[in-house]
Amino acid sequence: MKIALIGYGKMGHIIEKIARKRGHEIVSIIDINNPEDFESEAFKSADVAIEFTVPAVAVNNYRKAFAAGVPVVSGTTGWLEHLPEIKEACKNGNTFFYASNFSLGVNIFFALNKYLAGIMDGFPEYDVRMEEVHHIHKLDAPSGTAITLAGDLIDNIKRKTSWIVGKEPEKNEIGIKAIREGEVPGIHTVIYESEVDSIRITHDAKSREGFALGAVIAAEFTHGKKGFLTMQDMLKF
Ligand SMILES: NC(=O)C1=CN([C@@H]2O[C@H](COP(=O)(O)OP(=O)(O)OC[C@H]3O[C@@H](n4cnc5c(N)ncnc54)[C@H](OP(=O)(O)O)[C@@H]3O)[C@@H](O)[C@H]2O)C=CC1
Ligand SMILES: O=C(O)C1=N[C@H](C(=O)O)C[C@H](O)C1
Repeated sequence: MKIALIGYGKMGHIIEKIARKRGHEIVSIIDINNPEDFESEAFKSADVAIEFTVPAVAVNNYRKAFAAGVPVVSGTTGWLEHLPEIKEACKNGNTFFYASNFSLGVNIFFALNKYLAGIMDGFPEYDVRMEEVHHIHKLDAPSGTAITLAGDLIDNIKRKTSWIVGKEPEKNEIGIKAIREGEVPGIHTVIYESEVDSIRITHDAKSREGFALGAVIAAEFTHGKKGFLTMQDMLKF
């Protein structure tokens, strides 16, 4: 498969290595220094573009890739207020795959979180809160993964209707603590606490390899498909 990379930072470099190992050809690499490359024949020849940049530029990158007729797989977080526009574009012939986290382990963790939340809905003596820890370079807080986890808690626990980051939560809110330290690839914890005990579930990424492998597998899945795609379309659980 012919792959274009949009964003050649920490994730872009690992994705390049994994994609080549899986036999794919990297036909174009777009980074902050060559933004015009979207119009090049090399970029237009890509079967799929994999986008990992920064929140402020991601949506514009999607628009430019769509204009070039190239499907996009993106893991950039912090742009979700524009999701309705991107979903609309996918009804008009474009293809877009988004995941706040591409790793298999985190997607298993998402399933576990939903299951546990369904049980805890019946036990109001437990309050629920979350913590996420990431490296000091991360621009957005809370993480995209934390937002997905919080959304699934809200969908399954009736006494919780919204989340809040970095502030004392009201009774109906899920408090999220976002910690930035060192070079941590990503740790997410959901904590239930009663007067007598606590229950914690944690996903701890050992490196970025799992995110990058998941993104390349998502690109393979996206090839030849149309519309708006997510991990739920790809994983059969
Ligand atoms: N969904 C998932 O599974 C995962 C998502 N992420 C998310 O992916 C994003 C990228 O992460 P990461 O690779 O670690 O971040 P990096 O900061 O290492 O990489 C981002 C890259 O994008 C480049 N860039 C900035 N502006 C543009 C532009 N206009 N066009 C093209 N490239 C641009 C940056 O260049 P420069 O450095 O010169 O500014 C940099 O090389 C983040 O939003 C992060 O939260 C990360 C890991 C997993
Ligand atoms: O910025 C990161 O590094 C990560 N971002 C994603 C997020 O915001 O959830 C995924 C992963 O946690 C790493």
